Amino acid sequence: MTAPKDASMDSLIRLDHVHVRHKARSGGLFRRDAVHALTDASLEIRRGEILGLVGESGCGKSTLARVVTGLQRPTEGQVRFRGEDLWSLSPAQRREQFGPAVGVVFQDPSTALNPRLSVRRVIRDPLDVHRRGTPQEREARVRELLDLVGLPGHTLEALPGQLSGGQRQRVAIARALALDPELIVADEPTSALDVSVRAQILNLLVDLRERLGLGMVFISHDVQTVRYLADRVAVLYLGRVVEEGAASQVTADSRHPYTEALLSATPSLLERPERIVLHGPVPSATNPPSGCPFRTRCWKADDACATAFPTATEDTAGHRWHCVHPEPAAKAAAREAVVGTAADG
Ligand SMILES: Nc1ncnc2c1ncn2[C@@H]1O[C@H](COP(=O)(O)OP(=O)(O)OP(=O)(O)O)[C@@H](O)[C@H]1O
Repeated sequence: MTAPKDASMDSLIRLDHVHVRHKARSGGLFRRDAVHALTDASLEIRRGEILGLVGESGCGKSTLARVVTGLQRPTEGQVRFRGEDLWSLSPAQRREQFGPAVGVVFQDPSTALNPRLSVRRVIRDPLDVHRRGTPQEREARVRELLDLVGLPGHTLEALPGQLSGGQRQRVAIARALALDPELIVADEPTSALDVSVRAQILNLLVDLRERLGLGMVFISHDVQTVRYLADRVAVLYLGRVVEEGAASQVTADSRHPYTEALLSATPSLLERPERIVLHGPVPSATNPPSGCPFRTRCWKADDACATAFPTATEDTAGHRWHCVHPEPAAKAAAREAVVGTAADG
C-alpha cells in the first residue's frame, strides 16, 4: 500500500539508540535483575506514513509504542519530536505540544474506555482537558468525530458496555482523533475483536489515514495484516529492531531469518517453500543471549553470531537488517519465476 501522494514524508518522531530497562518483577530482595524490554532501538516515524511493528509476544512492541507516545521515558537514548528532544521539554511543553500530536488506540476497548462515561463524555474528554473551543464547538467536534468513525448520532448517549466490541473500538478511535493528531499509535487494535469486525476496523484506519493524512504506528503479531496496511515495517526480536524497510521489501524479500520464519508461518500468494518452525519460546528479556538475540532459535547460527549484535547492512532502498548470515537477496524474483512456471504449465 502506498502513501497518499500529498502526504509529506518528513520525520515526525525519531528514536535514536533507545534502551528501556525495567526492574525485574521477580528479582528478589537482593537481586538487581533488569528486564531489557528495548535495546538500542533506532527508528524514524515519518509524517503521513504507516509504520508496522511486528514480532512475537514479549519482543518489545508495546514498550516501543509507549516510548513513541511519550508514556515511557527511555532509560538511555533520545526521542526526537519534530527534531526536538522530547525529554528535554518541560512537562507542560510535553503536555501541550506533544500530547495533542499523538493519539493512542489500545488493544482492548472494553478496558480502555471508562465504563461509567457516556460515549459523548469519552470523546469530549481530551477536548475538555486541553480546553479546545467553546462548549458548543466541542459538542460540534464530538458529532463530527462520531460521523468520521461511522457511528450513528444516538450512540452519543450510550455507555461503552451497551455497544458492540467494534463500536467501542470506533469510539476509542474517535477519542484518539479528537485533538487532530498527526500520528495514531494503534497497539493491536483488532486482536480483541471478533474476526467478523476486524476488517471493518482496519478499513476504517486506512480510510482515516487517506482522508486526514494521518501517520500511524500499527502494532501486530500478524505479518499479513501489516503487509496489507503498512508502508514500512520494523521487525522486533527480544527488544531489538532486527529488520526494517519498505513493507514490500521486508515481506517479499526478507533478509533476516526471524522475519523469514514469521512470514513462512503466514499463508500468502508468495508461498514460502516450507514452513519454518521455531523451537522454544523467545528467551528471557532478563538474560538475553549474547550477540544476536535470535541465535538460540536460528537454524543458521554459528560462533560468529555469539560475539556481538550484528551491525546493520543497508541496501540502496533503505532496507536494513542485522544478520551475519542473511537470507539471499531477490528471493521474491525467484519465487515469482516458480509461481509463473507452475501457472504456465
Ligand atoms: N513494567 C514492566 N516491568 C517489568 N517488565 C516489563 C514491563 N513492561 C514490559 N516488561 C517486559 O518487557 C518485555 C517486552 O514487553 P512488551 O509488552 O513491550 O512486549 P510485546 O511485544 O508488546 O508483547 P505482547 O505482544 O505480548 O504485548 C517483556 O519481557 C515484558 O515482560
